[in-house]
Amino acid sequence: MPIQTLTTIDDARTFVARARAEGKRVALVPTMGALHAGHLELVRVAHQHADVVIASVFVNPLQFGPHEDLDRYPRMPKADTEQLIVLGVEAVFMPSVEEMYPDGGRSATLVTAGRLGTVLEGRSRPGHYDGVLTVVAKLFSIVRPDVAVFGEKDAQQLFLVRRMVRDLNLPLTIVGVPTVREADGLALSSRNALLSPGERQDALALSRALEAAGSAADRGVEAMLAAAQSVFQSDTGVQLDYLAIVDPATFAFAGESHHGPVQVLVAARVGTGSSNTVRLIDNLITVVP
Ligand SMILES: Nc1ncnc2c1ncn2[C@@H]1O[C@H](COP(=O)(O)OP(=O)(O)OP(=O)(O)O)[C@@H](O)[C@H]1O
Ligand SMILES: CC(C)(CO)[C@@H](O)C(=O)[O-]
Ligand code: BAL
Repeated sequence: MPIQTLTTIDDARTFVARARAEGKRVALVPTMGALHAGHLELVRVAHQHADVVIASVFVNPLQFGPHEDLDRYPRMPKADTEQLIVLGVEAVFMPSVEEMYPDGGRSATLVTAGRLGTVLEGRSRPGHYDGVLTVVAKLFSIVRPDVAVFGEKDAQQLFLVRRMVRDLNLPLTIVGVPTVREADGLALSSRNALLSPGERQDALALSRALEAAGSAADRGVEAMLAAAQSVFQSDTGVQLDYLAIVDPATFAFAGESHHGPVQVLVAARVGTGSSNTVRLIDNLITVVP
């Protein structure tokens, strides 16, 4: 069956209603496009959980702050559709901003992420997670999938989406997919397309910091933070935004004496100047014995 390109909410609802009438399970893979092998892995996993996979491609203005990279964010709908065809995705939902937010690109009603939406990514990007959860809730309401698939690269997002589903009793299952990396460790990210070759090398600081933290796990949380921090001290092309260790079950900061699973989270800006830097995030789950 050829891929269906759905641009209106009505068309998306009609497509899903037909699939359901045929007794099919539906999976949704929400993305902002500029697809890479990380997204393709989400689609592959989605096919393991459902008969019909719908990918959404929508650069959601609500989750970008006023000085963020909304205008610069890579957009390539044609190339995205071609990749989704190769993967056998049944439909792609590519609405316009007006279709999703008819009131001038805004939404008076928001799903708020609460306190966890104001720390780490949320501290650097105020309002970001309210924008993410609001659009994800809208996508869930439009598509009504049985399953939705998200990447572990955006760890705080995955945690907050899971919590929203639990808090609001939404009738679907969230599946997380491990981060897909380049051979040298760099986490795939749509924003990598904005890096110059030199910046691409500098960006390795993030995965190297996580590796350093992982190697220090035997010596505890403080040693992990120090090991990761030292990578940024020797790296001039990268400005560290935050480096933190949380308990992956709660997202609470892990104290000095914490033992068990931990998630190391890092965010940094690559490049020089204030308007052209590229902000990247990455994380690692490991165990402090
Ligand atoms: N390297 C990756 N491995 C696995 N999943 C990923 C990876 N990169 C992104 N994803 C997931 O793809 C989904 C869509 O993300 P998005 O379209 O924002 O891409 P992105 O590469 O994260 O872009 P950005 O540069 O904005 O961070 C999210 O669930 C995200 O976690
Ligand atoms: C989940 C998402 C598609 C919502 O806009 C976005 O935050 C992303 O691409 O991770
Ligand atoms: N991948 C998360 C979407 C964002 O950075 O806005």
